[in-house]
Amino acid sequence: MSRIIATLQQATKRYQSGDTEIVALQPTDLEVRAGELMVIIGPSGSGKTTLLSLLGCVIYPTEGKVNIKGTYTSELSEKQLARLRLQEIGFVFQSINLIAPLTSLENVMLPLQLSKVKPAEAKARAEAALASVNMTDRQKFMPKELSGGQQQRVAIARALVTNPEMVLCDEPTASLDIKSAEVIMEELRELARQNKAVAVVTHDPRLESFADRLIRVENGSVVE
Ligand SMILES: Nc1ncnc2c1ncn2[C@@H]1O[C@H](COP(=O)(O)OP(=O)(O)OP(=O)(O)O)[C@@H](O)[C@H]1O
Repeated sequence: MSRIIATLQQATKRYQSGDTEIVALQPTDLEVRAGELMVIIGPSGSGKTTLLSLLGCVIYPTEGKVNIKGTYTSELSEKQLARLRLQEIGFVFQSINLIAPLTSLENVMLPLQLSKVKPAEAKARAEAALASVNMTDRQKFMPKELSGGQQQRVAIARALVTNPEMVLCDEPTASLDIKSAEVIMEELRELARQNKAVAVVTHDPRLESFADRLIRVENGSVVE
């Protein structure tokens, strides 16, 4: 069996909105393993992003635990958590878009600069990450000069450049035609083949066929 990268143990997420309590995620047990492309599907509002955000330590569970590589996140300080997110987890989230006034290369270099990697090394690693998603010829382009699919490939390169163990993607193929979506999914599958844990949230049932493991979320409950 491959290595476990992340575990949810009875992880629950509830929100209070005025008098109403919303259970975004019912108590959930889940293991995310290296070498696996996990596709998470389900209707709008079912709790997919909540599940992914818990795995990415972007939000905290109301109850239950999140464990990343053997460490319970509840035992880490804010600073240690920030480092964990930066170094162990790559994010391709719709809400975390490319930075408009920076070129593709500069966008991909950013996580390394935040990690205090020396500029020459950061540049070399960012170039290699862009090459791995076939974007070498667009290094100097600004985000607005790229197609939607190309922007997502730069976002994937940025998620990969720190060599994280886990890559989390929220609707990485939204707004792409099926051909471009398939290219992105092939790239994510290739990442899993390189022994990374990859989790992808999508509405799109056409992408189910790429999954090594398919998770359905309905009404805040995970149905495997
Ligand atoms: N910050 C918040 N405050 C209150 N409720 C929230 C918050 N975030 C999410 N929710 C609620 O939790 C539920 C699950 O939301 P979530 O974003 O996880 O769904 P989703 O399956 O990703 O939906 P979509 O496919 O539309 O993005 C929804 O009912 C949503 O309204």
